[in-house]
Amino acid sequence: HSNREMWFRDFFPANMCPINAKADTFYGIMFDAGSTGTRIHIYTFVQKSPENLPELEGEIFESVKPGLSAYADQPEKGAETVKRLLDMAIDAVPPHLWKTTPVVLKATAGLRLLSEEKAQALLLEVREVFEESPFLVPEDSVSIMDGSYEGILAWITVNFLTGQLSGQNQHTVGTLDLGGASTQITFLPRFEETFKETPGDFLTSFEMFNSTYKLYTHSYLGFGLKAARLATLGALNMEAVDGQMFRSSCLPKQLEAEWHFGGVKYRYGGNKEGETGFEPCYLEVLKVVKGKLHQPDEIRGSSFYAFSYYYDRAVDTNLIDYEQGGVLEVKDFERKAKEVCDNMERYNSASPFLCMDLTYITALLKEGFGFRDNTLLQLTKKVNNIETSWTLGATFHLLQSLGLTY
Ligand SMILES: Nc1nc2c(ncn2[C@@H]2O[C@H](COP(=O)(O)OP(=O)(O)O)[C@@H](O)[C@H]2O)c(=O)[nH]1
Ligand SMILES: [Ca+2]
Repeated sequence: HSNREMWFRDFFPANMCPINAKADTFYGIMFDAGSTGTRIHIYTFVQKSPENLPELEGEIFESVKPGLSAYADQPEKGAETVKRLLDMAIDAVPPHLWKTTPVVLKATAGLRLLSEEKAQALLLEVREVFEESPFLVPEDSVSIMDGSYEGILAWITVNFLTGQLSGQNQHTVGTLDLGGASTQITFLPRFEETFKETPGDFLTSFEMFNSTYKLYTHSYLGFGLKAARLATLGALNMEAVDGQMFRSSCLPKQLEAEWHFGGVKYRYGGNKEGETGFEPCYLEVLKVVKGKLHQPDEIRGSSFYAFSYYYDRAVDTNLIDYEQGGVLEVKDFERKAKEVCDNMERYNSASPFLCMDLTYITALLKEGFGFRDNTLLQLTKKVNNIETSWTLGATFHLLQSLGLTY
């Protein structure tokens, strides 16, 4: 293999490599246009010498809310939020490297749910912002990412950061991402049975770091945490929601409020007269997930890395520490859901959706994917100070395709 194909091989912990005085730094800028927010990840790499391959040195991260899809009818205003984040990169990247630093934006489920016309208008405005910047704008620099890549690239990120893609003994870990509008599950099947039982479009071969991985991955559109709230309320994909009140047993009895998502306003409230609490809520949420997801047998006994809203809701309910993360069992989410749903007055100061969110997470894991009560979930926000996001995997892929490293 040529050196060029191997550049990524030594991306590993800096302390394992000799310090080289002729350190050469380069950058990659990746935007995540998610359904609930837009984020910039500016990655720094160091090429210590021509013989040594570059190492990931660090990340600068910033985010804004709401996401691009909230600007469905004001694409210029949406692009303005991207511009403000890109201005950070102007400060972070030394001027002499601007024109060799690639900038890419990939949109996920928020834009997938918009009409083609509105989504393209947003992407066009963002593309103009990029063209006006001093950075390298590759072809297809602004696009909606395919859901299967979202899962694969997050899997690459987590397994790279945990050191599973290097060396001989690779014990890769599966990943669970719960976004606002979609959710992904990805793992490397170990059993031949899994390949036989799995629908073809759930299996994707992916080449990275000189290996080919045949991964199980799927992105479920409409099964993100916020989309699931709407589905539970019966408001998902409704044409006209104006003025209509959506009620649920998962919400505080007396609650009546408004909520904006994907540029639409929803009115929602508690079951004033009817039941509330975990039992009726679980039944409501079950209708959203039961029988809707593929359940690979193989995952029942294995542990997974979980991030995004799995992490956020575990933090909100003190199941894990915000900085440290932690290891949970699926049944910990269920226990917490019961505690919150059956004492909604006590948790009123937190989000009114806390009961619904925890119940949904429980149902998604158990009845959706088919995990066991005692399945271990490693909740992680950062590994070695790098965000666990598909954006790092996407940046490796980008640099590789541009041959930017030599
Ligand atoms: N760990 C981590 N979580 C992130 C990052 N960016 C967004 N998230 C989480 O992703 C969730 C929101 O999902 P979002 O990307 O907006 O929706 P999607 O389009 O459906 O994927 C929230 O829980 C965020 O905290 C990141 O860089 N690192
Ligand atoms: Ca996301």
